[in-house]
Amino acid sequence: MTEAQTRDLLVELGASLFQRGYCVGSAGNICVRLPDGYLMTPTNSSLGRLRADRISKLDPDWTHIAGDAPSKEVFMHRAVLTARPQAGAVVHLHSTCATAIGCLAQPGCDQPIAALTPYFVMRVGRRLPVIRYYRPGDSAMEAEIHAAAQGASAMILANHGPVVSGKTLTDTVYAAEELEESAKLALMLRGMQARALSADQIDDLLQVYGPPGAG
Ligand SMILES: O=C(CO)COP(=O)(O)O
Ligand SMILES: [Zn+2]
Repeated sequence: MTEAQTRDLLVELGASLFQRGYCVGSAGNICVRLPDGYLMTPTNSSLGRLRADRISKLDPDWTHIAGDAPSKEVFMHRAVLTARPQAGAVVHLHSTCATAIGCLAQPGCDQPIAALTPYFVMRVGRRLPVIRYYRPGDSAMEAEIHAAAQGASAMILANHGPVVSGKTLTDTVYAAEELEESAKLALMLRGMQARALSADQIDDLLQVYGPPGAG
């Protein structure tokens, strides 16, 4: 995919996420790694009203070279993409249900919701680490995010929201949506005798479809 196509896709998918309520205001951010290692990241703006020509561009050393100033959380994108060489994108949202799970679960746990559906396993995987609370933009979280990303394609920042990676931008958006819907399902079923997938069923899914983010 060319840089121009990536810019257009960022605008299209940002608008789609915003129009369906996965993000509000200027919350959330996205980062895409181009095949040449350069990065595109719309930031400090509503994902619903992105301008392709203003999207921040950074070189492979994460130096800003064009477009608007990058996110105050570009270190978060860097932490994930350096931990996951096969990943091509990071999507961070404040999607309500995933954030609610991040307000309920203990920081440090890595299975805050059960694997209730196949697509949760296929898009999110076995582990969903909950990272302790940091102030948005606090680069002190970088090391913890990097460590968590080495074993998981997605995580939830406590009291803040999910950070999701994937092989392509589209895969990553799909995974972020699946995480939000899985969190909604988990909240709906709290206190009920919901049946989670078995370890064998989870193993089967990962064997047949591969781990999330492997593309
Ligand atoms: O969600 C956000 C911070 O956590 C959005 O911040 P930016 O607009 O600076 O990327
Ligand atoms: Zn945020």
